[in-house]
Amino acid sequence: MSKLAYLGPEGTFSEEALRILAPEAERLSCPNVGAALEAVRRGVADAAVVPLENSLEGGIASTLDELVRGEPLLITAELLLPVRFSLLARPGTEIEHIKRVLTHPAAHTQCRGFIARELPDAVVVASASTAAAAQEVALPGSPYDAAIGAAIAGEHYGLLEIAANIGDRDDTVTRFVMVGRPAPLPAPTGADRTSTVAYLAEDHPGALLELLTEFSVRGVNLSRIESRPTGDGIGSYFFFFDFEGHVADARVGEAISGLHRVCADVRFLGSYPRADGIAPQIRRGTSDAEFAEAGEWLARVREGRL
Ligand SMILES: O=C(O)C(=O)Cc1ccccc1
Repeated sequence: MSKLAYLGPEGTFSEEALRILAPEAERLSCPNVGAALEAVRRGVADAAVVPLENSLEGGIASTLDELVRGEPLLITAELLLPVRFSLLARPGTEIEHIKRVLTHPAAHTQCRGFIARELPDAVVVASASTAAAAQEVALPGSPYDAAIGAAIAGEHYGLLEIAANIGDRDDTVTRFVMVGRPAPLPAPTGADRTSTVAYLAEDHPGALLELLTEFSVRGVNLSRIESRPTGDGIGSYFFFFDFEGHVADARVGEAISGLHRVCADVRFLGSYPRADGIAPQIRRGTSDAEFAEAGEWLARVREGRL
């Protein structure tokens, strides 16, 4: 049985995602995303399930930063999970008396409207996860009055649900990914996604445009582009790209080898089936057959067989 690391403790959205992606797996709770990925790198876990992106705020910075550093890892699967937030407190707590709220930053940013309306005087403090917040609030004598997290975390730690569905939108979705050590890639399904991080060689006008051109001329559609600081000074960034297709597809392979030529460094993060099963539209001239035919034509030209 495989062992999967996740952002714990029990009752996080990451645990819910893991249970859906790998219902049979043994679970290893970790205090943060970095620790979950390190458990995979060190071989303590076979893979980790971590949040990568949500539909309201974009990339989860801590996950992106951990994926770009350390030994390379591979994304092998993704899951789109609708997330619903609850306000959780010890029995007997009145909403008017909630002054200190503990939650994960991604939950805070998705519940700003509720907090402004219903808890205008409350201070919101960041926790390592939503379930860690619920666990802390449940401790007798905790300095926090309430947590924001999944209803199930409230049940698990003996808190009451003071308010349900407190997210600013009720259609918010978080994209979770399964991350393992380098290994043969999942086979192409026809509806795949590929993730990479690029680091530009040197700063010059149009550098990012050059990089985007590698995708555009091969008809590769991007689904996310995000920059994160490298830490080496103002203006120094990593660029994260998610795009349609599998690295086994000619147009995707050509695009990322193009990136490799124009960038100082490219980290391949994986090709894996899309959770929504949507197949890309292949533009004229960018199918595998057309790439193969063009390659054969070039070989004939090089031999003078006109
Ligand atoms: O803290 C959690 O429960 C997590 O799994 C991270 C997270 C937080 C908020 C929305 C989605 C994921």
